[in-house]
Amino acid sequence: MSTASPANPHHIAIVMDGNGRWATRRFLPRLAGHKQGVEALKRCARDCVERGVAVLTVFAFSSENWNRPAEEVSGLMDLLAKALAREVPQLQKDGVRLHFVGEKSTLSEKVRAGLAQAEAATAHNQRLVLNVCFNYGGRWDIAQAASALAARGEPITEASLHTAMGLAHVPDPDLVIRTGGEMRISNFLLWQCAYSELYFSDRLWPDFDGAALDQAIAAYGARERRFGKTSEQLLASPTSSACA
Ligand SMILES: CC(C)=CCC/C(C)=C/CC/C(C)=C/COP(=O)(O)OP(=O)(O)O
Ligand SMILES: C=C(C)CCOP(=O)(O)OP(=O)(O)O
Ligand SMILES: [Mg+2]
Repeated sequence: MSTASPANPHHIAIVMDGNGRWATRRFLPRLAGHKQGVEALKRCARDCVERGVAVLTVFAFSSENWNRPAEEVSGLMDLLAKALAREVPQLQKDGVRLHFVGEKSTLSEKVRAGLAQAEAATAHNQRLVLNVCFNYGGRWDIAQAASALAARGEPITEASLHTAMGLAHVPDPDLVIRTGGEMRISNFLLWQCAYSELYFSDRLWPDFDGAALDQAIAAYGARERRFGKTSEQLLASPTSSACA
């Protein structure tokens, strides 16, 4: 039973896994699952806004996903470029601010231009920050932050690393959800999930709906976040559970 959890997570992060299986089970190409995944992401962003979640971070393409068949990789790049061109007006209406996290230099000029335009167009929106981790790996993020600090001759500390990392503009995720049934992190937010609550859902990402999100949020609300303290300390001072 929870003694110290806020009812609702401020920041939810999601490994959107299971698109390929969703398609394969329907005898469709894997890319059809990714297309359905975009629809699930749009729905999830609206569900987060309705539930008062301030930050949603999603894993859309990992550093390791380059190892997939070339057709799937180019299909995902194309899907991102098309989704950006199509969805920005609705994101504006919904007050969603887009932020891309990942290595941009190895993406095509077309994709990079799409990311930059979408970020600029939504920069003043305030209802939901949507971080899309694309060409992202947790190890890449830690290494690029350390490398940036070293190049500037700055000391490498926990605080300085935090400010040099991809999610420096938001607090760490309270809840990390992985859909698709696998119980692993797959190089997602290695630094930032130090004290996140983890939740694994058997639902494939295209099937992850508002009810499934509510179940994850309810599970989160029942957790006791101790941040290294004891339950007795939290009972004595329930508001002192925040990570110092
Ligand atoms: C382009 C863009 C904005 C993305 C939104 C669409 C989306 C949800 C992308 C995630 C891509 C991905 C590699 C998912 C993992 O499922 P999987 O392919 O590993 O599925 P499987 O584990 O069932 O094979
Ligand atoms: C959701 C994304 C973008 C990456 C993690 O899923 P993967 O399907 O690539 O992870 P593994 O099963 O290979 O660990
Ligand atoms: Mg997968």
